[in-house]
Amino acid sequence: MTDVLTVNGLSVFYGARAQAVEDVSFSVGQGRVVALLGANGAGKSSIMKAVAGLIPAVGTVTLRGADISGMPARKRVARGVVYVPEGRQIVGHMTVRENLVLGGYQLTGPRRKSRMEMVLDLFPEIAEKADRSAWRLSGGEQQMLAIGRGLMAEPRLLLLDEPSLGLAPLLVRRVFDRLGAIRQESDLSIVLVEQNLAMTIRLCDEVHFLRSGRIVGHQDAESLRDPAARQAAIDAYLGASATAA
Ligand SMILES: Nc1ncnc2c1ncn2[C@@H]1O[C@H](COP(=O)(O)OP(=O)(O)OP(=O)(O)O)[C@@H](O)[C@H]1O
Repeated sequence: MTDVLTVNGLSVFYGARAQAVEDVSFSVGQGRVVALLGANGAGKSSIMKAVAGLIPAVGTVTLRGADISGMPARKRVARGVVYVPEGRQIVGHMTVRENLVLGGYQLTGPRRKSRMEMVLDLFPEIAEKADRSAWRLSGGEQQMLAIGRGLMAEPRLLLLDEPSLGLAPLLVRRVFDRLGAIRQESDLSIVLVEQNLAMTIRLCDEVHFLRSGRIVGHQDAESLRDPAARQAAIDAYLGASATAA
């Protein structure tokens, strides 16, 4: 299996003494979904930002065998590394369609148009509201727009930071179902950061557990589908803040 992403010995520092990520290594195969799970402050977002080239890091990041460690973020986007940040960060005063155009800014007109059709087909909830200001969308719709904007950039590796954050359980399920459809239809590789273990294992193939900036466990998602195994992983790796539900 071809590895789309290989992260080797990644460390992130905020200032001289604050180390957020320590010697993290993992890989993501073609069409695979790999989750990074951990409590608040475990270092998940820092890893995603470092892979996207948004913050400096020590270690190597390899994309399809090419070392992109020193590459600026915009060049990584051009190679298909697309980060969908935590908290949506859509442009509220622009319409849904305009937000999507922003995501596909590097595409030529016809490609952007067909990509937008694909995204709006995938998320009919926002297609109905394409000419409405983004701030008027519900939280779940805003999350769909944020993911849709990421998909506009024709990602080969999608870095999804807590898509369930702040959403009601029904909406979380809807967003994850859509992500499941995307992965079935395309050969997209995804790194998913989450705290919601139950939803995560519906979608992903492998889970890395993080604590205090380090990977402390790695399991196949299949092995976590059994509720007792899931609870055991939570007890071992995530602690009291997480639930198995
Ligand atoms: N810009 C920053 N400056 C200084 N410290 C930071 C900065 N960003 C993150 N940190 C620290 O780095 C550590 C890891 O943070 P990070 O956001 O990567 O964790 P996380 O697992 O994504 O957390 P959460 O689930 O709460 O988003 C935390 O201790 C955090 O306080």
